[in-house]
Amino acid sequence: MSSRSSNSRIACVMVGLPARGKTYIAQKVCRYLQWLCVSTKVFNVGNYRRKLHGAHQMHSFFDPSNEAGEIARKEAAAEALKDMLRWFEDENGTVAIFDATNSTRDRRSFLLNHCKKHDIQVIFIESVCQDEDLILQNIMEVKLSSPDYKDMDPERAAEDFRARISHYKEAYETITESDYTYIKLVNVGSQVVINMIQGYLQSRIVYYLMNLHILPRSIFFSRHGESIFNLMGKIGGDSDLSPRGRKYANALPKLIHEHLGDQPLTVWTSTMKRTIQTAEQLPYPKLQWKALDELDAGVCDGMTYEEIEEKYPEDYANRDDDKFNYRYRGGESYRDVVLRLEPVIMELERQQNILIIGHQAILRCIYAYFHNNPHDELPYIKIPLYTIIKLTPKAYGCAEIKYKVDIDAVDTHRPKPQPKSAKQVVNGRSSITSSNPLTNVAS
Ligand SMILES: O=P(O)(O)OC[C@H]1O[C@@](CO)(OP(=O)(O)O)[C@@H](O)[C@@H]1O
Repeated sequence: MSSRSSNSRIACVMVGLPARGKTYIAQKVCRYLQWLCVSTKVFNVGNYRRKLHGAHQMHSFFDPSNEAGEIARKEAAAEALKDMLRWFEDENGTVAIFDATNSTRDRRSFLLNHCKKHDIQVIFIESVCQDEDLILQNIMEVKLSSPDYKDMDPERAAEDFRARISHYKEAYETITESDYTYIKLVNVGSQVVINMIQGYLQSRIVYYLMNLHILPRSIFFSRHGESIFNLMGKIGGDSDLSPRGRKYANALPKLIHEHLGDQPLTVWTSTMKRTIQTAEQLPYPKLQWKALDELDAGVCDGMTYEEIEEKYPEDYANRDDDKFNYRYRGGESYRDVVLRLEPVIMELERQQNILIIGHQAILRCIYAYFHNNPHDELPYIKIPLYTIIKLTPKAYGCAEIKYKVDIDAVDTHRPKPQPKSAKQVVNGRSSITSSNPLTNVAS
């Protein structure tokens, strides 16, 4: 048994009949925790079953009276468990999500005992859904495109999948094990039962799950209009909009209405003048969030990138080396910003249509949460001025549409510098292409 504190490792074991949104929940929790820099991985037993026993298993394979099927399914679960335990040990994992039906007491106790031996806490996450329309929608949207039913007539596939659910129902035992840690979500969170939750990370996971909903909605992002500081190539500060920035603020209400119609919307801004002025004319309820203020550049606030390079060359190079983790002297890193945005994400999950008028670094962090961008790419995501990004959460991932407004603006995106070997050699001397955003004017 490992000597480390058991507080630090958690296995979230999904529970529920097929088509109850378990994989959706597993993926969301994984994305949320990874975004928060918690090392997290999903182990999907279905994938192990397909690898070990082939993809096209018909419903009889899942019949609890089919002994061979039962053994094969347990084998797949054991294989996934083995990999999960290995991942905790070898890759120093923190949260694993074990995605399978785990619908019998027997299977749950098997998993719990193995995890206990390895000093891993277990939290069972059960999804119960009695809404037949929702189940049908899940079957049609997700299950029929699974590799299990590839190239099969959709009607036959749906019929087979319903027969599979019936088999699971025969053996299904909802969680009532009073000494287990669990959360039971009934009809996508309309009722939540929690039992024996302990520790900070478990509470975060539970709170996150309690806030999820699947009502249709969109999240709109826009950077503020061009600011005076943007125009001067200076970072940070709290300057007003430039005349072109004001033009964008004037154009915004019509543009939003064109793409949203008469649906309700709430507008969130930071507490900085450039976002408040951009939202000024929008006829919707507004909320200012301190947490949405731009990344704090500390002693570099109000400087151009060239001035920073000259005054703090070491810092400048360190930021280029690892932009996600680099913290400005007296200021913040992207990692710090992600952590301060956590309540914003939690609230976004609870809400319906929201428009965020934000800053470059802030919108990169929020965008990366929805699109699961890795941390080293996050600080380089392109969030241009005068572009509305509309994200619509789907069963898996997010659909995205961009609306560009045709107003001139400076381009404040500073691309990832090329590695030293890519330096150009001019007349025997080395030179690097200018990274001054002002030399890069977008039309
Ligand atoms: O992390 P980098 O790429 O420097 O981008 C963040 C910078 O973006 C800027 C513009 O250059 O944001 P903002 O649009 O709010 O003015 C700076 O104020 C901020 O420091």
